[in-house]
Amino acid sequence: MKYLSQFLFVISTRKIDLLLIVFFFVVISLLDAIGIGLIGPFIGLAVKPETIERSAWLYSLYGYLNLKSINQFIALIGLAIIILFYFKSFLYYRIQNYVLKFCYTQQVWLRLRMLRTYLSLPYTFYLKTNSAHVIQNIGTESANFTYSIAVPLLNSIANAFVLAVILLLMAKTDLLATVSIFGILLVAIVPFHYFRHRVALWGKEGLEANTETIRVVNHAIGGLKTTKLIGCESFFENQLLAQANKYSKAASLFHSFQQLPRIVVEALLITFVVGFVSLSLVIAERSDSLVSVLGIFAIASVRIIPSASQLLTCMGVLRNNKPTLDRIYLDLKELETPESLKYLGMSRKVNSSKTTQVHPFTDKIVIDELSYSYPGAARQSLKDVSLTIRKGESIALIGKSGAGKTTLSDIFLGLLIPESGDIQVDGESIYKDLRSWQNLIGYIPQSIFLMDDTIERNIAFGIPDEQIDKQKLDAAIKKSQLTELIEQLPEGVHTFVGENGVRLSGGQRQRIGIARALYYEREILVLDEATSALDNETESLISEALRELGRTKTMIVIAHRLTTVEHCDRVYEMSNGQIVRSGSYQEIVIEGQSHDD
Ligand SMILES: Nc1ncnc2c1ncn2[C@@H]1O[C@H](COP(=O)(O)OP(=O)(O)OP(=O)(O)O)[C@@H](O)[C@H]1O
Repeated sequence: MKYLSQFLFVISTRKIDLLLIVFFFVVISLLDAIGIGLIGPFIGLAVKPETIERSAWLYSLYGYLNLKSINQFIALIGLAIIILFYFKSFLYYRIQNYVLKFCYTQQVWLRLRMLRTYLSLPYTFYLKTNSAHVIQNIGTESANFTYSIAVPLLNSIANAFVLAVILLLMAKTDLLATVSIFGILLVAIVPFHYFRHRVALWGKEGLEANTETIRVVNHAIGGLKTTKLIGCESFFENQLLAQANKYSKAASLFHSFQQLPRIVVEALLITFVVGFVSLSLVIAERSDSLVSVLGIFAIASVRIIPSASQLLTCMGVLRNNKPTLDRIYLDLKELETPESLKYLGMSRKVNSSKTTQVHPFTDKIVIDELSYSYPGAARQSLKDVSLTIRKGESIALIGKSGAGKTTLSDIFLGLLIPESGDIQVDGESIYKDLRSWQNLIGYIPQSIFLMDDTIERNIAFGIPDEQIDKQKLDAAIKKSQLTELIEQLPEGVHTFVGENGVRLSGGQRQRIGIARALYYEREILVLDEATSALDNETESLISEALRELGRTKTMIVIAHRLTTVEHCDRVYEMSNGQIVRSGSYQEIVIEGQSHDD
């Protein structure tokens, strides 16, 4: 029941549609039965044509058709069976198609719903969650949900229904035999019930091993240069081997287990039939009543064995994939916000209206006594930080590593929410409408994230091709000193940069980051200056780009090289999460250095 309620929560459809799908599954099972069921009687009829007289309606149909011989009539029945069979096959295919389409559409919505949810989460979620978890959930677990949960669950419901109907019909003919078959099915369930925890454990182990595998691959390939240089390939290979072995053990145990239902049900039925016949002969010495009982078992083997073993197999699959359902359910239940649920309107395209509102900014930004501690951290990373930035000013944050510069900028960007204190823009708190505050800011991180796509798409990040404004693009390229580079490339702005920009130098990547911030024409720019050393020419190109920007934009520069902050109006020096000094470049950097000397 809990399984079903979790399933209904995850699936994005009306309950009535689900009932329809279950109904279709029932039709499929019945059509299956018809397909097999028709051949036996037809062959019986062909071998013993005289049996036709036993069926009143067949015999009168024969008379009505006025055919030359009974064989002709049987051939005609054969033709009808062929037509019926083709019709059944067609219907079977169409229904299967519909059902699978339904299930795979669920996968589409689930993927979108999960991505929405993960994207809407606060940045702190990603400080404690490995991206392998998210990648796996959206990539493979949503697919798993379709073919290892949705399809088997609906299939089980339908098969349970079909079984119940067949057993009820059989009960009318022979109650004792039906009760016996029912008993056999119950006995068959016992081992599966007994092993249920182990089956779930195999599923959990498999799931965890897959997450770990993605993590290992991320580490090995993500740090490829380091991996190759240090020569620690075998370290990652061994890690992967351990996880792959864990998965293969769990999967092979489960897949062997999956074969059991058919074997167990078959073995029990055979034991019962042979035992029943033998005992009847030995004890009761009668064989007359055996015929009807055996007839019942013939039906049982044709229809009940497939249904029962399918039901048991599906139940095993469902149990094995319970960890997948738990994981998806818990993430959606805990993390989903009203915001991320908005998609349920189910339009084909996701609208991007939320990015249009912009906070007005005409005067100043006041950072007022901000304090922050990371979740689980023993000490504060920021303590009562206050500063004011006027529109059009450029300020620099300097200080030793770990001083709190990135933390302050992450709060400024609205990625981290402070414990206490506030940021006000023109007298109004940014927390009243964080999104529209963020729409004011362009961010140029230390390590620019580049998609494995063209330069153009990387600059106009997140904008569909047809909506890219070429004029803005050209202006951004020019201001970020990228014109020369792009002119040299045979495919110009349409050149692919490679995964994370491997085909570009560090300085070129940084300038693409600047161009991206410029393309969006944001009022305020936050620049986390690259720590890696750039050659003099690149550095001067970037400094030039920044100086150019400083003339028109409000800028916050997190500086690792003091030369780049020369053009800033004020410099703030941070230490241990506090601002310890502030003043002009001259006062803080030049005079500060001479004091140090
Ligand atoms: N996710 C985190 N969890 C716990 N503590 C953190 C986390 N991120 C940073 N810190 C701690 O917060 C303090 C400030 O770090 P921050 O990254 O803001 O420094 P920084 O001045 O930007 O350093 P750098 O110049 O090296 O980037 C440090 O003591 C750091 O250890």
